[in-house]
Amino acid sequence: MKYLEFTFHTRPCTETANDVLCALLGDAGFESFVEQPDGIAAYIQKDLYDEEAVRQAVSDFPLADTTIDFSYTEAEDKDWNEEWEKNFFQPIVIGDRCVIHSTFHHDVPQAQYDIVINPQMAFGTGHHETTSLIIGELLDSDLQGKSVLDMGCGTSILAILARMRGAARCTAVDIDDWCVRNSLENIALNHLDGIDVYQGDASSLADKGPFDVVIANINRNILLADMKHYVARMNPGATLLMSGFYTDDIAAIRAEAESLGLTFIEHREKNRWAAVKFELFK
Ligand SMILES: C[S@@+](CC[C@H](N)C(=O)[O-])C[C@H]1O[C@@H](n2cnc3c(N)ncnc32)[C@H](O)[C@@H]1O
Repeated sequence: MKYLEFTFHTRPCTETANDVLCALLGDAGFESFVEQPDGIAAYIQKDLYDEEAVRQAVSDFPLADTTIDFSYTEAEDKDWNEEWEKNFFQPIVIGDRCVIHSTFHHDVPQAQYDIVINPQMAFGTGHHETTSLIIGELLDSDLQGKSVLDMGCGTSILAILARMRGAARCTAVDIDDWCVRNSLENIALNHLDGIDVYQGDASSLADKGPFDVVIANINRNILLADMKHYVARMNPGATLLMSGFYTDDIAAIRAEAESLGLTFIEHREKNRWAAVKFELFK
């Protein structure tokens, strides 16, 4: 498989600028990102490279004061599975009880919940703070017999863990058809049944649920716009777990949740990323 290796220079080179750029490049088909002192290196399969999509991501960059330039070379042929393993995706243990690794890892630590993810281009290996914060919440929650919605499921890592933790049924939804395909692959890799996967956004939820637990790790603006649709599909007493935003955004997320009748339970944070938990009291 031929890959292109891109170097993006962000000025000023801030963590936020690089995070936003990675998200945009992920949408444009890039698979792996490596932080550099003055930006990021990113990789894309040669066949998937769409020059217009990359130029668009750079010219429409949402942070007004940031400028970006890029260059690329054809990456030398190598065993990319081995390369990902060495450089990008190492097995990760979260909360002492959950290990996430891929099929190409040989040396995997033991843990109570062993999740196999072949991430390809979908988000969700447990390495991002938002995923690991929600995993921590799920490890501390009683999911036995519960119906769970994983909105913005990516790889479906969260639905997979919820099902392993005793959820009776999980529904995983993502707007991106690539994530739907990748979710089905990951669910099969973990030999699980009871997880239904759909492509769609909040407007597709009307005929799904109701749910005892709703998880949504997406981003601030989508959560603020779509939270009412999640709440409409929650059972009395249900829990809503959300992430994908910074601690600075907790107040806005909380105000919207409380206006919809939810009660704030707690928040967790890691490197300025936040996760929040609300309940819909009976
Ligand atoms: C930050 S990733 C989270 C992936 C995974 N749940 C995790 O925690 O690692 C957000 C996911 O939400 C999906 N997404 C973006 N907008 C969405 C929307 N309006 N409705 C549903 N999914 C959406 C993206 O395709 C992406 O897979």
